[in-house]
Amino acid sequence: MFSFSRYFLKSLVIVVISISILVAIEAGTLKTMSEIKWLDVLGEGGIFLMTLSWLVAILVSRPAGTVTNYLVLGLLAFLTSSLFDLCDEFVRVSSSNFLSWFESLPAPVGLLLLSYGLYHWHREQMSINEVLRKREYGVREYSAIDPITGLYRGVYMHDFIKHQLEQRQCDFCLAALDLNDFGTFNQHNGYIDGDRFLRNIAELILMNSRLNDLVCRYAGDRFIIYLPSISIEDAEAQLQQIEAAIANLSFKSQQQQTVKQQTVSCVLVQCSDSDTVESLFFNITERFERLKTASQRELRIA
Ligand SMILES: Nc1nc2c(ncn2[C@@H]2O[C@H](COP(=O)(O)OP(=O)(O)OP(=O)(O)O)[C@@H](O)[C@H]2O)c(=O)[nH]1
Repeated sequence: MFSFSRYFLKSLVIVVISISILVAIEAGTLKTMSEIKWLDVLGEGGIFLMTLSWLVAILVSRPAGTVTNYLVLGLLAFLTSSLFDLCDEFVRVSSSNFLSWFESLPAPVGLLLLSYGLYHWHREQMSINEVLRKREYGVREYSAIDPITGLYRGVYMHDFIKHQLEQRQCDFCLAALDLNDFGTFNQHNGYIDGDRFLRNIAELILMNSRLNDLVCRYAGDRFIIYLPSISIEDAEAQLQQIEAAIANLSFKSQQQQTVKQQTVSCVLVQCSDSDTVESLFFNITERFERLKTASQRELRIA
């Protein structure tokens, strides 16, 4: 269907109403006051005014397009019938007069157009809902991102793993990295450089991760990598590559001084059928605690 502009539709409404009134007056003779049935005027006038208010509401609130066209044309046709019906109360016309056609015919045609317009309005609303739903999903996803590193937040990783376990998908390892003495790093270099350093670490981890790995900043200076469909040996090899990349990072402070190399503690956990998300993260935390007192390499792997 043609997409009429809203200006065209507004003009059409004014023209149709004006012509209808003129035609109704010209085609008959005015009734005397005693002949007018005011109760009918009230009822038919009410229908006319309500239809007109719907028409105005559509014209004011809806953008131009197919749905608006059908709604406006449908309401306008119905309005024409109700207008002639109303004029009937003030103008005497013979029953054979062509005006009686104008009173009866446009209403059903208008209701048909209106129904078709409402059907398309429903479809349009479904598409809008779909777009909004996707956008809302995007916003929600955005809230799952840590603004400093651009990685997922820990809570997202937590929910993600929980979902995986609910689906009985436990073929994965979790690799966790915790920067050593990052508090001292902050004290020496300041928090701004601390943030930049965290960003560098995040980039290094991402560069050494596979496409389907999921990396998150779990807490202040702790990162966790979800490694799906991987053997513990391959996961260990990947973790060593990340560790080596961090050890070789030549970080420059804002004063362009190279900062002393930063070391990192690493822990690797393989998921088993009996694991829960809580047990996995508890395992990681406990292992880090033990690493603080014993730097045995075998503690890395569980
Ligand atoms: N720059 C910066 N520092 C942060 C941020 N979040 C946490 N930290 C710092 O990270 C440090 C984490 O402290 P700890 O968990 O004790 O870790 P640590 O100082 O590395 O000590 P160990 O883990 O025992 O080696 C604290 O000094 C926090 O202030 C952040 O967003 N930016």
